[in-house]
Amino acid sequence: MEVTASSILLSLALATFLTCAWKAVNWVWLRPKQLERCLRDQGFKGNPYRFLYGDSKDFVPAIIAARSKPMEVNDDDIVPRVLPIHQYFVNLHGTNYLAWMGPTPRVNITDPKLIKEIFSNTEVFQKPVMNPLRKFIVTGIATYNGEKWATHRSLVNPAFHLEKLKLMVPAMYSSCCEMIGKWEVLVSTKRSCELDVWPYLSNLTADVISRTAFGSDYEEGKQIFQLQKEQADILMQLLRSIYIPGWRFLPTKTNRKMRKIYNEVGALVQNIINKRQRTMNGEGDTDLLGILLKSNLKATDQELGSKNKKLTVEDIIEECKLFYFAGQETTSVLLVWTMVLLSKHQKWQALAREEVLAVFGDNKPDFDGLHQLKTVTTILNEVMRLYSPVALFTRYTHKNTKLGGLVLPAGIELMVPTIAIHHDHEIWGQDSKNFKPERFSEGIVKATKGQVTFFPFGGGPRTCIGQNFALVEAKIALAMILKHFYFQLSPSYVHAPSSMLTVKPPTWCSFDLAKDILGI
Ligand code: HEM
Repeated sequence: MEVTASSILLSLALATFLTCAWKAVNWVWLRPKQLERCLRDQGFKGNPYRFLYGDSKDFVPAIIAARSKPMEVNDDDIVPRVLPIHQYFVNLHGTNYLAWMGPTPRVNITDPKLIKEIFSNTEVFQKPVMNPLRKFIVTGIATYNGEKWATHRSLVNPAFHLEKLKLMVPAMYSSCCEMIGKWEVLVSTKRSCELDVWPYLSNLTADVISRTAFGSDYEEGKQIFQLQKEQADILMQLLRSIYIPGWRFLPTKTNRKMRKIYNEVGALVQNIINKRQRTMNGEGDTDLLGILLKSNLKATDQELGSKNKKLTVEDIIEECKLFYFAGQETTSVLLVWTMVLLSKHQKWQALAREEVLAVFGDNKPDFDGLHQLKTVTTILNEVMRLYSPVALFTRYTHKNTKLGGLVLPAGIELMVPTIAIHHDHEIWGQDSKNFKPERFSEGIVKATKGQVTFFPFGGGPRTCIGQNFALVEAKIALAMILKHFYFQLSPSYVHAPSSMLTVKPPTWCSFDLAKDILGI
């Protein structure tokens, strides 16, 4: 039989078509059904897998139903509102549930021993693959896995050491002074005023990252931040309006817009870096960018030792952009919820103020004094328990593995509902939903009996790199607010927490601020 070139081409085309068709069928049907059988056999309960969309069509009604229920101001039982999809599945199937994120199965993990294992084994339990639009906003260590993550993390870690943080305190203080100054002006005429504090706190934490990440170039840093916010809004709108199974089919117009902003951000950071490289004299840089540039670009091979690994300029750009993304909103929501809870619990507000005045008097807050703020620390821990800024985290099994007694195939998403565990009455007692900072009076280990039941900053090797940074910043800001003002929720405040990346306050988050207690 004669074999012609066209018959070879035809066979190749047919083979390619059949391979692609097989992969598609496997992705949207065969593999999910196989994973479903495996998970059901191990006790996970959930809806049967539905073609391509899985459970995703149930999400929007579940979110609308949860958020349409009004909340009492004093109600801190916020899990159904901030994790509406989680709550929906718990109500249907119990905590051992299995949900379908398109063709990917997601299982809920709440056992502290399993959570500990997930935290510690970063090689097997990896960060899930990002929505492709997200890579235009942020990459860096929060998104990498494996060897790349380990190398970058070890190179970025030193920038957050305590002795470096100590040098950032004046920048944090300056940003706080600016905000307090604006509040002073607003309060000065009547000695009290009604104020939506959220935009101010949001601006404060953006300002702190701009100053501490970019030092003298912080105005350019702020522009970067604005552009990143634009990108995050586009992404959020897209996620709200449509669900894209497997995120493979993206509107190209959105893609182009994201890429354009991405390039603008890159050019701005590159500009700052060029300026710095011209002026870098090896001394005196106290900002994150300066520290990273000096320790990576200027380090000699001898200084780097046997590992001989450096971050490139591109890497440094990505890490600086990440600091904004990971560190701004998380810290501002911590501050706003602290103000909400201290308004509802005036006794704790008074105790915290008393402590701040005893430690600092008329002086500026300083690094060593912050360590003496025991009551403030217990308050912040209790706020992060009840209003954990990051409500959940997810991981992905990138190969077949064991987790406790479970045998998990590759391709499963694990979800740990941080805030639900922080509210669990079996762990925290019948008063688990009450604000009781005294739970933490003898430290976190005592409060949790050494179990992994309180993890607002995550845990294990991937624990939040900015944890100390955030706590130093939050303590300075809170100390200054308490020193200058008395506050309570204004009558127009409507309690409506919601969650979109972080646990957010209502859009109108108004407080009555006063210069003295009689003014309230
Ligand atoms: C109250 C404030 C903050 C909270 C509650 C918080 C929470 C978290 C959590 C829960 C994680 C782990 C996520 C996971 O395991 O999937 C994380 C990671 C991270 N955070 Fe924070 N964060 C805060 C502030 C900051 C700040 C101020 C920065 C930087 C300036 C920062 C930078 C990062 C980075 C880079 C990671 C990724 C670490 C890695 O994967 O190796 N965070 N944060």
